[in-house]
Amino acid sequence: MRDDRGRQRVIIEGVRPAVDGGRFPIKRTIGDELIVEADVFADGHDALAVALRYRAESVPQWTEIPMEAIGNDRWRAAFPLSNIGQYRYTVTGWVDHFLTWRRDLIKKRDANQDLRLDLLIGAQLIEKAATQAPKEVEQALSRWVKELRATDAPEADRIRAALSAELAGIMAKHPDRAQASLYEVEFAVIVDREKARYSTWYEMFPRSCSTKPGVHGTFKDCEKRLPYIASMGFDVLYLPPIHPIGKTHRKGKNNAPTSRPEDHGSPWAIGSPDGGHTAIHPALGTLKDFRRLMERARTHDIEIAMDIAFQCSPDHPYVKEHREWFRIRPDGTVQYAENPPKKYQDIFPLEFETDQWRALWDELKQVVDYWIEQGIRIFRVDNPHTKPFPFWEWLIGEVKRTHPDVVFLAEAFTRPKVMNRLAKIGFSQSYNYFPWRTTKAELTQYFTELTQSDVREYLRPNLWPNTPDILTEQLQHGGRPVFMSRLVLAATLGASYGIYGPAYELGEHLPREAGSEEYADSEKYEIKRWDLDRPDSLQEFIGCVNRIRRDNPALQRDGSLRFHAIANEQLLCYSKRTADGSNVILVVVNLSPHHVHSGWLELDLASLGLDADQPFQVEDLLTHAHYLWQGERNYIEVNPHSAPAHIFRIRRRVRTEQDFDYFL
Ligand SMILES: O=P(O)(O)O[C@H]1O[C@H](CO)[C@@H](O[C@H]2O[C@H](CO)[C@@H](O)[C@H](O)[C@H]2O)[C@H](O)[C@H]1O
Repeated sequence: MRDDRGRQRVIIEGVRPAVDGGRFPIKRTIGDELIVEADVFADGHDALAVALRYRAESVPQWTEIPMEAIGNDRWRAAFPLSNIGQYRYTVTGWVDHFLTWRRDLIKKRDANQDLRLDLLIGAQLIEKAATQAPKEVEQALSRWVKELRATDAPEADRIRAALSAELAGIMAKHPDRAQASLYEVEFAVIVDREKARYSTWYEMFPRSCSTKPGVHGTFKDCEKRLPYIASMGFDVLYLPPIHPIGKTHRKGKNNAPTSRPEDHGSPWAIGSPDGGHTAIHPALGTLKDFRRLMERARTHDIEIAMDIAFQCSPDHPYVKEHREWFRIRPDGTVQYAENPPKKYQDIFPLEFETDQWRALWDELKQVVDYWIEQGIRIFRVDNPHTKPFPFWEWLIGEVKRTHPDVVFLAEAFTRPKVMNRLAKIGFSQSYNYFPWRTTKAELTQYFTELTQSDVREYLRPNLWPNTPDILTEQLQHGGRPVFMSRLVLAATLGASYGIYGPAYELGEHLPREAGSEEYADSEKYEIKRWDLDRPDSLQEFIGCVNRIRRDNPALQRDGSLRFHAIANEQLLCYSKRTADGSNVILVVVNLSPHHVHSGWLELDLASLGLDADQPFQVEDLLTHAHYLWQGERNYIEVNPHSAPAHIFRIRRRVRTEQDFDYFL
């Protein structure tokens, strides 16, 4: 043990929040307050002072704020996260001899004990502090030393001086911290912009945006689609890769391993003689057109998210120019990509174990930098789990160092630990198992885990009821009620969610074959023409749900999610509320697409901020119906054929001085 450690009596442990003991940063968004807690104690009974230290990454000086004892040797303090970027925090604590002395002096005075010696001990403590304090403080403290030592003055006056709040205040500001303990880990928090936490995504294939049948859509056609997307309340428009598509091993209709000359291929088969990851598919338009689309989207409060798929069609320029970045088999051919059991014969994976890995990393970062230069700030990353973790940790860290506003969504449908690690190393949002969690037990268990365990500190789920790769069995068979209920679940369980449209709002539900989750005649391999004006479109319903999300801040975070009991396996009930309780939302979803279900809710009133004896009003934000409820038990009925869910806003009764009630 180092000499100076032997006299450090304060123990600090259990600092929270932390991920893996501080190995990874936690995540928050701008404007949040970070509440930090720690167990801090020492041997014996001495009084302690504990401080939270924090600083923005770019600022070398620490700011300190006192932590408050909240019982059982646990301490708490909070600091504001006013800028995006990274902050650091840690905890320090020391034995406060003056505070100990003062506390004991009060006890001894109350027990009528002799205090003469204690007053002299106090004077000594103050004297020592004075020698270490600035000149003006030293003078003030010296006056107190004199007063405490004035043995000829009445004892009551000396005690009053010793216990004066002013003296306590000055001593607290100038403590003796020579033996302070400092927690050895500096924790980090990534502060993102709000979009990283609360976002509403719409995925769309630009090549299907033309209104003319069979004609390849362009960015200009996408522009015309923007008002439609905005009418549904989406704020992120995610486009599958927009780069040139290879011809070698191009896939045909329905994932056929061979194509016909008229087939357009999968957009994820990136690269052709027209260029690679920084080029644009000539049929979509030019870079100028793309930049214009981004600008136009912004006028609708929509941001364009770009797909980053680090893989190459056999025709990608890298394949010729950098053979060393691919795994060459003994016969001289390159191994195509797989995500078993899926086979991607039209793409080559990059070989990260190459001796030239550094050059490969730099090149891939340049791709991201290039699109950032063009104005992109949101990336949906394809299959990140098939590339090494150190690569992503480096890439995201480097990007966010200069562009802390960039958001990365990890598209990794894989094992939980792998998905969690990707979130820990920097991905701002993560796809997850929501599409396959369908029963009440599954949804309750999964979302309790995501929002109430340590996972919440680093993984922000983004919920997708469908994607071009995922047409779940439930969507195939449940009809319109399931499309509506899954949308409500995604939009209210998740602060971030997305749909692949127009397939979703138009209720596209036919699989390629029985037992498959692939769409029949999937848009991944061909151009589609969607009839957006169909009367059965969910456009309006989706717009309404997204408006509810926008108007109710409770739905813009995940941490407050609570499930409420109801004795019916087909009814799921949960709530979310803002920290100050001013906005409380209660959702009841009928999970059955076929039957009306009813039951008695057993509300956890405390989690809703309600008293058992006070009536409260619930307003269904989907239908605007109002009900007056009281207590835990309230009857509910949900008809999947009209609306398979209620999204209630809870309003508490407020009584004015004139005894007039209203609901807030
Ligand atoms: O492997 P995942 O299920 O996570 O899917 C993602 O990555 C796939 C590979 O990029 C991508 O697959 C599509 O593109 C491939 C390359 O062109 C093609 O072979 C596949 O048939 C096609 O589905 C998938 O869309 C993406 O979400």
